[in-house]
Amino acid sequence: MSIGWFVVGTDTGIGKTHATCALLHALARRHARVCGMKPIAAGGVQTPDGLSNEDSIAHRAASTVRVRPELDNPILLPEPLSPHLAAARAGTAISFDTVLDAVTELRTRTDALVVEGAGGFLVPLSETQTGADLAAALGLPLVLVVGMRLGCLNHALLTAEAIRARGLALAGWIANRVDPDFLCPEENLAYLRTHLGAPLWADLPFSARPDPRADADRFMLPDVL
Ligand SMILES: Nc1ncnc2c1ncn2[C@@H]1O[C@H](COP(=O)(O)OP(=O)(O)OP(=O)(O)O)[C@@H](O)[C@H]1O
Ligand SMILES: C[C@H](N)[C@H](N)CCCCCC(=O)O
Ligand SMILES: [Mg+2]
Repeated sequence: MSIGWFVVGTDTGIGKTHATCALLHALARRHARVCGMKPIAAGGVQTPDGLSNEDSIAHRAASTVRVRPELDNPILLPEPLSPHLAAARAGTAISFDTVLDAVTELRTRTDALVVEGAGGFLVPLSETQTGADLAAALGLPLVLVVGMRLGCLNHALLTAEAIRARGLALAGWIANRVDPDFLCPEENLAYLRTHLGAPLWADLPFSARPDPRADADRFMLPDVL
């Protein structure tokens, strides 16, 4: 059974995928079989193998094991929308059992598994379920990626509160400097270090071409991992 985490973000478009891939490269320095997973993806691109999701393509490039797409991306919805809308427009419903079965099998095939959620923590998956319900069903400790930009303090603290309100564990957080014009970044980072109540796993710099392999150097993972 692998160790594993569920990666959540302060929002969509804040670089969860880059942070997930950098974490995968960092874990690959300690573990042989490391794999990324996007259980629910909304938005696909045509590839020679058919429809694929760009997050999954990035995860596969940062993973040390290759599994079939039904395992590392069991639910792929074509349109880049909130998953509840993408599912409805595809005439389907998101099945937690499908995701849980894939995670269970992946955990037997890997030493470290990193699962990237869609959007932010409370992203709707149906009229009645959200990403928080999926996180609770998976039961994995959470890693919060904070897109460092104005507004992130509120978003990060709200997300941490929502995680803890469900009895889930926030194992660590990753600062991702997505805005090169963000004023007082060090002071904002310092505030979150003091108030988020979880260890900072990495501080990832802004880059016009983010390189997850290079950013693996920036991780300060607990020794137990
Ligand atoms: N450190 C960084 N510096 C500069 N740009 C970055 C950085 N990290 C991510 N980006 C860019 O930010 C954009 C948004 O990232 P992306 O869409 O992958 O976010 P996400 O949180 O994974 O979203 P989703 O909810 O769709 O999974 C991408 O174009 C990505 O290349
Ligand atoms: C399509 C996008 N890239 C993400 N996968 C899904 C983001 C959904 C956000 C929904 C919302 O919170 O308003
Ligand atoms: Mg992503």
